[in-house]
Amino acid sequence: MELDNRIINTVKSVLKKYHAKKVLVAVSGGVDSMVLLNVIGEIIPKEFFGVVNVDHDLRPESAKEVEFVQNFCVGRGYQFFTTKWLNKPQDDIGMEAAARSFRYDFFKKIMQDNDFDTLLTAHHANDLAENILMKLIRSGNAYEVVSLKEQRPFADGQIVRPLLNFAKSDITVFADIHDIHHVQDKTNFDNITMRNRLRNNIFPELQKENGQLLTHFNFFEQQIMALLDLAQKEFSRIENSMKLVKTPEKITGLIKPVETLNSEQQTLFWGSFFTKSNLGISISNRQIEQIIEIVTGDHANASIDLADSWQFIKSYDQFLIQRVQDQNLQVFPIKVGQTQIINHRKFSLLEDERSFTLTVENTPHEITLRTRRSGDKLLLSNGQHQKLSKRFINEKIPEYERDNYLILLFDNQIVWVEKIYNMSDYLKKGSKHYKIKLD
Ligand SMILES: Nc1ncnc2c1ncn2[C@@H]1O[C@H](COP(=O)(O)OP(=O)(O)OP(=O)(O)O)[C@@H](O)[C@H]1O
Repeated sequence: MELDNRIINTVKSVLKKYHAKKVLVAVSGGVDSMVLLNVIGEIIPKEFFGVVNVDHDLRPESAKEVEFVQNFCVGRGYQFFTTKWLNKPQDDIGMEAAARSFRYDFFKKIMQDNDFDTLLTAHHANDLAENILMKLIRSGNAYEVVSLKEQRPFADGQIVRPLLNFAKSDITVFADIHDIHHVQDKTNFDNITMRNRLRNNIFPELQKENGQLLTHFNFFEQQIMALLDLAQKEFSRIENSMKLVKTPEKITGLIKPVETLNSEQQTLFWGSFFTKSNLGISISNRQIEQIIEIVTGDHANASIDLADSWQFIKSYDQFLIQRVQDQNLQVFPIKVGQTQIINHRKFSLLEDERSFTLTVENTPHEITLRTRRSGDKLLLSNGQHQKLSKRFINEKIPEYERDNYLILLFDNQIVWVEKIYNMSDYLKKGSKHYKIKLD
């Protein structure tokens, strides 16, 4: 009885907390969503809610499951919306994500066409814990880890998940007590997906270590969310100082404001920066990881010893900057009064009285992320340039894929092209500012 009241009262208070007025319950027919539907049926008059279901048509039983949910709703006079997924992708890769995308598009359409302000899903504490562990395994990106929130904006309204604090076992006990009928998704027992492997093999073991595990995952998520919220305040301030320019193919901004953060904080900052959907450019997790590695790794705090690796010499009437790397001598001419960027270090030579000052700046000024443009050139370790289009050909990247390759630039110098080019392979790390006086 105690559990009964807890579940019913929680659903009531969550709906109240988020001012849900006309709700659409997403019901697959499984035990979780059938419990949620039963609770909603108890606490909300039927004019104020509807039921939505998607037949993904991926399993032979799916039509029967829709029928089950439909009969339940019709029997009680609930509004019921359903659709069948017809245009499925040809191969299995990404099927789950495509199914989810279709499902949520349909939910959105039904909400908008029928003025529902709140979509309810029956996600519970085990889903949340599985999600956290999955994201941790897949990307470790803190911004991804917190994807299952009790509430978030959706369509013109919101998604609310009233059962997020209850364990799956609580929900099944509730279903047993109230004799709530539901369908059994047999694929839940297949260990083909990582989610099922975690659910069936890993979590039962983890729970033996500590019975409070699910509460701890929930607590962890709330803390991360609060910390990210706090960080975001600082990050917004930094982004403002970056003077960002965004277009559909390009983002550019100053790097200096980010350097007020220490290196771990910078990693967090760039994670937040590139995870945002309003950047214009779409970036995957894998790409984010690589970009962060470049941005934070390349000009880490290690110092360069200019005298050791770079030399400034006067040869006849020419000034040269040269360095020896991998037993290769690289030589770059430089003119007085000129600034030259070599391997993303900025060299400028000034004459004052009878002496020269060579300034070497290692910290890039401006960062740009964009897609490719004709004429893009890559700097090679021998100081020569190679056309990006040539590199694409050498690497056998098909023509149609090339436009989607992300390119990172420091001060308009390409430093990274995903998968095929990384200038830091040619660089010694450094970020200090050196002034060399030459007589
Ligand atoms: N085919 C469906 N029709 C209607 N609602 C569904 C369907 N599948 C899932 N849902 C809703 O989503 C909730 C979570 O389901 P499930 O855990 O299977 O989805 P997921 O893919 O893991 O998560 P998400 O939907 O957030 O991506 C269910 O409890 C139910 O409320």
